[in-house]
Amino acid sequence: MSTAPQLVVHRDKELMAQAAAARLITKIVDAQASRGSASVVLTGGRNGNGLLAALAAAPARDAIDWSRLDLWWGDERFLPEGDPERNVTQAREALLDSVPVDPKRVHAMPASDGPHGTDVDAAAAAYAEELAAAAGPENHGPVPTFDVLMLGVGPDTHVASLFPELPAVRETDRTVVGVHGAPKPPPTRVTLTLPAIRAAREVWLLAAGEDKAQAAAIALSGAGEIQAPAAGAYGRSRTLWLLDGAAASQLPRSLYPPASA
Ligand SMILES: O=C1O[C@H](COP(=O)(O)O)[C@@H](O)[C@H](O)[C@H]1O
Repeated sequence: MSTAPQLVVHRDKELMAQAAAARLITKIVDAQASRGSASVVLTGGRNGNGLLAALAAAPARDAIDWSRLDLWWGDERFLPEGDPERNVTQAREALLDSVPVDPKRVHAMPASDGPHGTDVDAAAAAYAEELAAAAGPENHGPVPTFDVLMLGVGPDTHVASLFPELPAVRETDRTVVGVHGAPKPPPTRVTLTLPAIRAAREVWLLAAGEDKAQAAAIALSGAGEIQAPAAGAYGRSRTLWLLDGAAASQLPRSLYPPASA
């Protein structure tokens, strides 16, 4: 069942990143207190990396028990290990190299020079197996119930590497698929599918900047998920859109009424 999107609009992208980082710290600490460990799905892109950098700079990051945190990725650019364009490389630079994560719990998606070579479909299948192995009986499916799954919203409404109208966004069975011919470079990618995304307790969509305004307005105005993948991303208990004022500037008034004078 889909959860209706809730919106939080911050003044600008810096404040949005700081507030989202504070929110994420609280979620992780709460999950660790109630379930022993936490699992978070990271996103690539400018807004996702901005959040990770804000988290790295937040003194409260030390409230997290980094050894009891599983990190997964929503998508990856299928490039060689260490390539600066890989989402995991950027996450390491923004945060992971400066906190004591357990390397065994950092579940990066395969690289194009990894065990599956350049076979992106085999790489996707391997990541699906890794997710399935981490899912317990309480998860009722082939992926863990992630505590928080974050998605940067692209200017074309893509989330993860689910681009409008491409086969990956139509996938209803597999949890991870290879993407061929993505309109944003690089063309070859690995992505979670909508069914995997919807296994998360909370899905957070991040959109900051003027170039995200139209995408946010389309996705939040009843568009279909094939044409606007962000519209199909929701969590089991909560779907949260975290925006800045620029990204919220084209939202219908019914969703984001202008402040009264
Ligand atoms: O390529 C990607 O882009 C999106 C959005 O990136 P942004 O820079 O426009 O914020 C991101 O969500 C995705 O993870 C990434 O691979």
